[in-house]
Amino acid sequence: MEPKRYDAVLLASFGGPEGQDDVIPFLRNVTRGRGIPDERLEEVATHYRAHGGVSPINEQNRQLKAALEAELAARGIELPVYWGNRNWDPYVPQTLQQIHDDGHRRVLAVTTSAYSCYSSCRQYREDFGVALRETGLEDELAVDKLRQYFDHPGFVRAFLPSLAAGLREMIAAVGAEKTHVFFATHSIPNSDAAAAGPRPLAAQLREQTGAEAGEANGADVYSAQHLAVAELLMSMVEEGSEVDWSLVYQSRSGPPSVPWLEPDISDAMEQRVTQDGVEAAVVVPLGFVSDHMEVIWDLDTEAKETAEELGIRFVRTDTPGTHREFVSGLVDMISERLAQLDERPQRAGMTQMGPWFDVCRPNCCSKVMRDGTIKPTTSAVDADVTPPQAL
Ligand SMILES: CC1=C(CCC(=O)O)c2cc3nc(cc4[nH]c(cc5[nH]c(cc1n2)c(C)c5CCC(=O)O)c(CCC(=O)O)c4C)C(CCC(=O)O)=C3C
Ligand SMILES: [Fe+2]
Repeated sequence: MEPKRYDAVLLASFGGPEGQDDVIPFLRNVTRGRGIPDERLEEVATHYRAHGGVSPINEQNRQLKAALEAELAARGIELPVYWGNRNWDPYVPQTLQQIHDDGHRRVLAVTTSAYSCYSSCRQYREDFGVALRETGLEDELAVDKLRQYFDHPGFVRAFLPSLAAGLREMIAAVGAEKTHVFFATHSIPNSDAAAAGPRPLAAQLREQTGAEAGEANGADVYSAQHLAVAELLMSMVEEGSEVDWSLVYQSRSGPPSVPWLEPDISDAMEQRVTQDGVEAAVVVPLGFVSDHMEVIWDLDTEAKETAEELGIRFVRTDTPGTHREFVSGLVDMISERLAQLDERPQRAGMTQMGPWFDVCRPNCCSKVMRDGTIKPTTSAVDADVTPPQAL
């Protein structure tokens, strides 16, 4: 990747509703063209309704933006930070327009997603590609993306303090043998898991595990990244070696006929309790960057209720949020991208799966839309929106 003198940072996120009237329009934005059944929308709407129609995600992103600005300033890096979402105001296209109007031309995007799959990586690249087409800024604005940072020390370490505290609490209460750590992440369709990341690596994982995506954790890039980070975290906490753990999934949607990654967290909890005599659950929201609706509803409400029904103890540990090490890690990765190639520090990555690619490989997380088209993207070797490098 050529070094660029980036002149703006774009914090790109999912977006969420800010009041009851926003809930349905937001859900329509999220699911446009993707065949999520109406009953599922109604069901998901109740999660937002129960919180006044407000997702906490926007406020969390305002705080992350402020924290990034403060850390950049503290290091003397003069880069303005803008914020744009996929599904709610401020939308990515209007933010890119603003960035351009303000005179900037080279944008480095930081997304609120750590792992590799369509929803968390390529869909952001499409957001940028489509926005550049829509605004007519294709030849004016370069939009690159910070790498997926699942195993960057800043992201990993942000999970540690509350994981250690949760483990200590549960071990004190029921003993290590009866404690289980559930590393929870968003389920995705098996087909998305199969397409995640570079194709050669996906093929290698299928070979190594002798399984197809969805048949076993670790058989696809998405679950393999999560497994690697979960294993690392358990090795980093003192109590880790005494306690059993597993990778589980949440927030499945789409028609039941389409297979998604399993096991679901509630099924997994029930199984551990009935088969292994587990009496305490430490739930780590490993796939998420902040305490948004997927965390406060699917874990703090639903999974907690399951634990109550099963009669076991439950603790949910922290997301990175604006944890100091997380923010500082993001700025480390930004400054790497600003450095000239020969002055670039060693890129940090704590597992065999990383450090991830600064620029996505060919066909990374590929997705053909239902109408047979492929959306324009940026930030990949095969991106079709590639403004001149020599800016
Ligand atoms: C991998 C992944 C992440 C983690 C990485 C990342 O963080 O990016 C994530 C995060 C999030 N998902 C979120 C919300 C939703 N996700 C949905 C639907 C879907 N997610 C998917 C995947 C992911 N999603 C997929 C494959 C679908 C179905 C197809 C589709 O429609 O793309 C739906 C539709 C209704 C439903 O079916 O649940 C909603 C409302 C919010 C906002 C929460 C808030 O408002 O606080 C956040 C941060
Ligand atoms: Fe990707």
